This record gives sequence, structure tokens and C-alpha cells, in this order.
Amino acid sequence: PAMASGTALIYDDEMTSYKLLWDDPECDIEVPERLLSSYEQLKHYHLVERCIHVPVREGTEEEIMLVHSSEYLEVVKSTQTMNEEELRRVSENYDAVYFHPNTYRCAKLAVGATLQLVDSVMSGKVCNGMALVRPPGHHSQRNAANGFCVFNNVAIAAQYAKRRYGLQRILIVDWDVHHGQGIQYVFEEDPSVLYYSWHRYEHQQFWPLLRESDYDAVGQGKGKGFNLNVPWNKVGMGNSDYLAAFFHVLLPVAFEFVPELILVSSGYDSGIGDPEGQMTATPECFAHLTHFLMQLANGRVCAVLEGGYHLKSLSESVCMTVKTLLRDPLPQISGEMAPCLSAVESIQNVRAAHKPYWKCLMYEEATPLHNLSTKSQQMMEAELIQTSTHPTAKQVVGTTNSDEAIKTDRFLESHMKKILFPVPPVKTASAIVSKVDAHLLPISVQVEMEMNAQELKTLVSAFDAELVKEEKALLSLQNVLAVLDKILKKKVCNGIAESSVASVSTTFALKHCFDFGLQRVLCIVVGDMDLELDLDDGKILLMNICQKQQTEKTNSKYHISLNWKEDAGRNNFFCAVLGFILPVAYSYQPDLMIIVIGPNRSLGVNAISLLTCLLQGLAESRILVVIQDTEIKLVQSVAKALSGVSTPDFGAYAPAFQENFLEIKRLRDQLQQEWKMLRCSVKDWI
Ligand SMILES: CC(O)(O)NCCCCNCCCN
Ligand SMILES: [Zn+2]
Repeated sequence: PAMASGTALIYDDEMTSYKLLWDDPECDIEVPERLLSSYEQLKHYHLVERCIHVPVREGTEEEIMLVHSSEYLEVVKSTQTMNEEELRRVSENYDAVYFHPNTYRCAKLAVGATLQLVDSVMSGKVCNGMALVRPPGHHSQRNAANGFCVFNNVAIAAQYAKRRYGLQRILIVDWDVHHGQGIQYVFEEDPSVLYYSWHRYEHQQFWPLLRESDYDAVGQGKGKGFNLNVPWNKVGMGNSDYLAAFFHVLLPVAFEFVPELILVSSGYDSGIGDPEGQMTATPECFAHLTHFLMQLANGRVCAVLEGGYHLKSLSESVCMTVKTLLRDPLPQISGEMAPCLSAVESIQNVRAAHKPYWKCLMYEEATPLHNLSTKSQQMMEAELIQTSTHPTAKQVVGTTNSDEAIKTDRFLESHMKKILFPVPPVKTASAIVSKVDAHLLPISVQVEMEMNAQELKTLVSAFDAELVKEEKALLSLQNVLAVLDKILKKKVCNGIAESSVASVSTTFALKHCFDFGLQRVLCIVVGDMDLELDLDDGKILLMNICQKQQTEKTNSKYHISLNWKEDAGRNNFFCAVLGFILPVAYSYQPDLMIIVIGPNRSLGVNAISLLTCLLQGLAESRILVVIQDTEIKLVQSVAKALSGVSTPDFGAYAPAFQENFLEIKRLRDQLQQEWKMLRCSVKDWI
């Protein structure tokens, strides 16, 4: 199904018209400037004008009572006419909350803004969007304000979407650094709303200090399995920890759940420099998280602001989110791609706790490690003291005192210049597919004119030209090199080329990459193909997804054979992509990716398109797809995936066969020391 296009931005500065009127160190970080600096930064990057502006409205009392009681609503309404003394008294009835005469109005606008976003997406007016709101919502409950939250914007939105659009499967992803217990309470018995949250927990020592925030809170009654908590028991969690939690927990379950709408409790206090979170994830991490969610629900993603208290970190992360929603290519993720021991322990525990509820986890280790042996505890302490995912984390992990915060400002200033600058503005895929008429491809795909003969001669003469004798081979080599050249020169982001001699073309293409100065090229070959490549120096990581047992080739760090049998229609390739290929690819951090579709491929069109979509987070989305035997369906589907025109319909989830899972586990055990993003259990660590 064709996907809608366009990104909504919902913001009204009236939501900055309330603030803390007295001294309260618990609440003084929740300031109006949070919205102002985020919106200013969006303007600074010219993102506001690229979005579709949707006006806010007030949430109605009926909508608010989808989650809250009328009594609570009356209490909040009554604060409008209170003086400071009365406001303080009401505020003291709740945990970490303050009221202001304008709070009620702003809280209704926050609800209304969220529902406007849901309507814009569900009506197809836009594909996705962001609502910049305050007060936040994910802590508030039926009868209580909590943690700066008054009305639970995202929970109301989920109930609203169920009723108004008859949705049966809504995914809520809460990447705020605090546990959105308010959302958990509303939906813990509801199998139609899957709630996923990570949060700073420190074994129940961090606010809101709840036993039910731990990984074993899996949901109640019919809702069992539909509540996923990933507790972080240490601070300093960073990009690799968050990505690992996506690869090994959220994404496999989310693809199995097949959501119809994604709501994001988009809090940025999980980012670097935030005084509450004390984590180290850098702004571009949120681009990658957003990108993965956009591959679900046909791209219907509604991001709703929750927390985020370091103004610079918050603003940059908001911009990274919106830029990705607009389908800009993603900046390369920074930092060492190795989740820490504590993160892997949490990931393993939540996977074990959910083993009974999800097919993608059915072959998991049964026992969650409630407490590691003392030896591994000591290792964990040691490991976390000497390393951190970011060497800069030590300097900039958020603390409240201002000079630390200023240090974060400086770090972010230089960091954003590095990652923002090189992203190519052009996003269209360029294709040279002689047998396929251009009009069959998405409009965003330019069909390149062939490279001119002279240019090609010089290029081909650089290699041993006797390989390319007949005219046909020369033409297809020309196709591949012409498209690759445009990608290397950043004239386009990605491309497709048809080649009758895919293996020779790929060898030439790789050589051209290295002549161009690239350091690492991920080459994924689907089907049977013999590439004579030098794989010892790490400049190529070759992953061969094929049917036949590769007897002679043992898996080495840079040459991985994944034997995969995709039977017709059952698209069970998810666990291979999510649990294996992506973690390895992110560990490798390629400068460019080449996907080669050879003869008798063992993957269906959907699986290949899924792979193409999900890999776009890497190498600034620079992907070259070389297709040997051109099937129009395959070319169209891949072209759509590359140009972001649509997320291919991955069909109903079908769990992989046991031998497929066991193949993944075998490879993971074999390679997780080399490619550390594969880690999802601590047992082999010790
Ligand atoms: C939206 C949000 O999740 O960012 N709210 C965070 C509230 C933090 C409250 N801290 C209380 C500290 C008690 N010592
Ligand atoms: Zn928070």
C-alpha cells in the first residue's frame, strides 16, 4: 500500500505560558525554554518550513476522561483560579508536580496537539509527525498528576485511536529515561496496546522507585506479554546499549506484533548531558531509533515530547528525530559499538521474561539471571569503571552544576558539526535498469544516463580488462560503476544497477570504492555467487545469505555465510536481519553497503526490501544494490525501499523455523566477541 508523505509538526508557544512559581529543586528543571529552544533549533536547521504545520486544539473533557477520572479533571480545572498558596497545596498532593494558573489550559493543549497529530497521520494527511508539547504525560495516572505530568497525552492518544479508528494493535515506545508507569497502568491488561519502555532504574533506587518498573512486569491477565520494561541498572548507557535493546528486544517483538500505529513517548532526558538521566547517547542515536520505528505500521509514527532537561541536548535530539521523520539520510552513529555488561544483563532478563509470549523469543534461554554470580558482578563493576561507551561520557555525563552543563554544550557543538555536515542533501536513488522502463519505478528514482564511453574506458582500463570481453558485460559493468560513482560523489544517496555479470561488477565496484578512499564496505550477497575477494584486511565484510551449506568456507570475522531457507510467503527473515545482520553491520560501521542479488536467491522480495530498508541507518544511507536477473517486482520493491517511498508490506509475521533460530544462535556465539552488538546474553561473557 502506498504510504502517505509529509511530516507534521505540531507546536504552539502558548504551551510555554506556565512555569514554577516557587522554589522546588525537584521541579525547577521543567521550564518553558524546553519548547522554545527546541523550536528555535528546528528553525535553525530549516526543518520547520519542511514540515506540514498542523494547529493545536484543546483536548475535550470527554477525551481527557478516556484515561482520567472526572474528579481528577475537576481538581486540575480548579487550579486555574487558585493563588500561589493554593497552587502549592494542590501540588503537594502529588509526587514531583507543580501547578500554575495556566497549567490546565496548557495540559488541554498538550492533549489536543497529540490528538491532532494522530488525526493527521490516520487520515493520511501526513505520514508521520512530532508534537512538541508540555506538560509531558507518561507519568500521570487516572487520579493523579506525577513527575511534571498532568494529563497522559500518549495514553489518551492510544485510547482515542482505538475508539475513533478501530485500531487493534498500537505500539507505544517510551524512550524517555524515566519509566512511564502511568501508561503501563492504563494498558497492562490490554493486549491491543504494546508498551515498551526503558528507564534508569538502578535496582529500584531511581525515581519513581517502583518494583513494577522492573523487567518482570510483563503485563497482567490478557495483557501478559504486552508490557516490556528494560531497566538500566547503571548510568552512562549510550548509543550501543540503546541500539542493542532495539535489535534484541523491541524490534523482533514489534515486527511480530505488526502494529497499525506507533506512538512515541519521546523523552530526551535519555540523551547525553541530561541531569536526570546521566546517560551518554548522542543526538544522532534518536535518528536511528526513529528510523527503525518508521519501518513499522507503514511508517505511521507519532512522536510526542515527554522529558528532556538539558536544553542543547534536548534541542539537537528533537532535530535529529524530525530530520529522520522527513526521510533525510541518517548520520553515522558515533561511539564504540559495544553494549556494556549491565545493559546486556537487562536485555537478557527482559528477553527471558517474555519468552513465553513471543515466538521470536521461544528459543531463548529460559532463566533470567536475577543476580549474576559474584564473579560477574565484580567483572561488571570493573568493566564499567574502566570503560564507558563514550570516552567523553566521563566529562559530559549530566550533572546539575552548570559548568558540567556548559561542557556538554561545547561537546555537542563540535559533535553536531561532525555528524551533520557530511549528510548528502540528495535522497533519490538512481537506477540503471535497462530492461525495466523508468516509469515502472517510483518517481523519486532517476534513471541515469550511462557513463560516457571514455570515462568508462579509463575506469575499466584501471582493472584487468580481459575479464570483460563481450559487449553485454561491458554495458552492465558500466551500469554498476556509473551508479556507484554518483553515490561516492554524494550526488545521490543510493542506487540500483542491473548487471548480467553481478560478481565481476561487484569486484570492480569494490575496487572503485577503495580507489575512492573508502575504508570499510559491507557486501551482502543474496543467493549463490562466488566472489574472489581479499577478505583479510577488514576493508570488506562479506555476508553471504545462501541456501546451500557452505562446506569449504568456515566463518571468519570478515566472511560470514548465513544459510537461510525462506519458504514461499513465510517471511521469517526478521530474526536474521534484526538479531544478526543489523548488529553485525552496526558493529562494523561501513562507509558504504553493496547488496548483490544473485541467481537462485533464497530470499523473497519482501525480505530483500526489509533488509534494504533497515540497513539505511548505516553509511549515511549509502547503498548500492546490484541485481543480476532483473525481475520487475524485485526492482520496484527495492527502488521503493531505497527512495523511502514506502515500507514494503512485510506480510504476516511467520516465526523462523527452529533450525533458523539455532543457526543465528550458533553464529552469534561464534562471532559475538568480534561483533559486540551481537551480545544479548551475559553467559558467554564470564
Ligand atoms: C516527563 C519526565 O519523565 O521527564 N518526568 C520526570 C520527572 C522526574 C521527577 N524527579 C523526582 C526526583 C525525586 N527525588
Ligand atoms: Zn523523563
